[in-house]
Amino acid sequence: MLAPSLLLRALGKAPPSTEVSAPLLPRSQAEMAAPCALTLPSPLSVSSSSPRRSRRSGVVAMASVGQKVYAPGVAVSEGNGGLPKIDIKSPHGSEAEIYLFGACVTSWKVPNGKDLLFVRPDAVFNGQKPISGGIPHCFPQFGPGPMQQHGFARNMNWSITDSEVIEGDPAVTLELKDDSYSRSMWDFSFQALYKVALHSTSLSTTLKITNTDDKPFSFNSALHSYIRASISGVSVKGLKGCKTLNKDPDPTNPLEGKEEREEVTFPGFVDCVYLGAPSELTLDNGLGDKIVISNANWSDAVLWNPHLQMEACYKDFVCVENAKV
Ligand SMILES: O=P(O)(O)OC[C@H]1O[C@@H](O)[C@H](O)[C@@H](O)[C@@H]1O
Repeated sequence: MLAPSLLLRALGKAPPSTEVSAPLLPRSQAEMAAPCALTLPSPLSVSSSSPRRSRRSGVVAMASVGQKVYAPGVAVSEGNGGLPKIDIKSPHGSEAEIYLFGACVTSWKVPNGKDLLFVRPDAVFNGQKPISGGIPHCFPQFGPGPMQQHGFARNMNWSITDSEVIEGDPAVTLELKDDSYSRSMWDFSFQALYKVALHSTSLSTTLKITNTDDKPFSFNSALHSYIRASISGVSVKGLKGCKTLNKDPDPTNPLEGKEEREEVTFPGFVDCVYLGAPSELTLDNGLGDKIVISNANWSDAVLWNPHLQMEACYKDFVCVENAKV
């Protein structure tokens, strides 16, 4: 049994904080669950250089799209490229967007209006290529391998199976099942359930993979989180002592090593897997926020910044990924 989880918490200059957590909880050899939560414990005290967003009053009314009725605070709208997206809004002022294509959380705004996630300017929303930004899934493969890079889950349409209200705040559950497309790459029957819940001060997600096949399978997975940042000011604390697989310079032949630094910075290209990542990392995004990433059950972490390989945007984000590689 595994019990992986992740927690990111962003602290502004004032008392504010934001938390993200993502546990991965395998239930049996054939079933695994992975929760993730973003939490802002004190929305009123979050500081930001951007102007405060006007507060929404009360709970969003019951939304209905086609035959479907969603819980208060949950709505479906047309996003970029005409792709459907779920908008969830907390009556306490935070909000998030999730595209059904890839079950990708592309935006999470804290009550002061600041979006802590980043979508690359070269991201396409055409339902053909994965969305490059937010929190894409890597499943059932992380990185290159026998199937497409980072697996197919980020490249398929998920569906909404549930919406609910938890302690006044909205939550939705998305589902992905095998089809002929996934079977062409990975010949197994599975169900993935991904629950995203927005609380007064948090966004949480839970990923549960169930083997619905009559034969066992193994897989690896990651939440490929793009965090908005100013790269020259970014540092990640907590990885000292971890075994590293450095994919620079040769991603096909990673160099084994050990992280010796208290704070990992990003002066150039970084693409490194950290095995046995600790239960908590602290990310300074260089924009005045400290993001604490607490991890229980995701056993690994990945740091990635493409530097000049993506000259147009590398300064504006860092990927701190929770993974089981
Ligand atoms: O461009 P993609 O497929 O989203 O992948 C981006 C990066 O994702 C990271 O997780 C990998 O460690 C990198 O090797 C990879 O380049």
